[in-house]
Formats: sequence, C-alpha cells, structure tokens
Amino acid sequence: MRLAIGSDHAGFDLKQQLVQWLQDAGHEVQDFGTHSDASVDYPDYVHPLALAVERGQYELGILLCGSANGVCITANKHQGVRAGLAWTPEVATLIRQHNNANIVCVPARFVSEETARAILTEFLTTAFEGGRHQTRIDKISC
Ligand SMILES: O=C(CO)[C@H](O)[C@H](O)[C@H](O)COP(=O)(O)O
Repeated sequence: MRLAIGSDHAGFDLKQQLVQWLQDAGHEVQDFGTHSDASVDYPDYVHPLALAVERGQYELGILLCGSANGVCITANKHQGVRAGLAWTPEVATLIRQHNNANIVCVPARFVSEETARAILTEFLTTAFEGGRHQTRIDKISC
C-alpha cells in the first residue's frame, strides 16, 4: 500500500521502527517527519500529512505522538480525514470497520513495538463495513 507516516519527538523512535517494518513488508512509505527526537510541535508534521491523505495521495496514514491525542485532534481538523486513536489491535479493527478511519493515531508512550505492529496490521487489513456506519459517517460533517 501507499502509506504516509508522521510523528512528533515522542513518537520518533517507534516511527523509525515501524517505517522499517512496513517497508520490509512491501509497503511504499512516505515519512513526513519528524526526523529526530528533538522537541517539536506536532501540528507542523500532522497538517502536511493530513492534507496529503485528504487529497488521496496516500491510501492510509499513520500518526504517532505521546498519547496520540495531539496528532488525532489536529488531523481531524481536515474535512476529508477520519483519524482514530488506537491503543489495542481490537480498537484498530473497529476504527476501520465502523468509522472508515483513514488515519490511525498510535500512543507511542503507552504501547510496545509489538503492540504497535499488531495495531497497524489490523488497521491496514480491515475493511469498512458500510451500511449503518456509512449513514452515521455521513452525519459527522457540520
Ligand atoms: O500532544 C500530545 C498529547 O496530546 C502528545 O502526547 C505529545 O507527544 C506530548 O504532549 C509531548 O510532550 P513533551 O513533554 O513535549 O515531550
């Protein structure tokens, strides 16, 4: 898949590990930064990624910060983005099945690399169920 990934400093180490793992699995991964563990402001990295996902330049996006809340709140400012916070594989399944999330937000300070991999596996392989969930998604925009 063609994927976009980004993080702030809190998600940097885990992002680097996940980029390598995703590429080894055959995905095309664009890294939107940050590119070191120096302290940064997450909106500077989230907005370019969210815009690219919104424009359809990437099939799905992956964002990481400490709790995943900052990146998730920021990404969801974009009309074409449905960013979901996933801290377990089960939640990652649900944000695809029920919410048709196109960006997953992972709390890097609260999950292991193994759990993060399991979260991404579910996010990248689970289909949207449509039906009643599409009706609800259609009512989100205001
Ligand atoms: O924005 C966040 C919380 O909503 C992220 O978890 C950030 O990574 C976190 O706030 C960074 O904190 P720091 O003390 O500046 O490292």
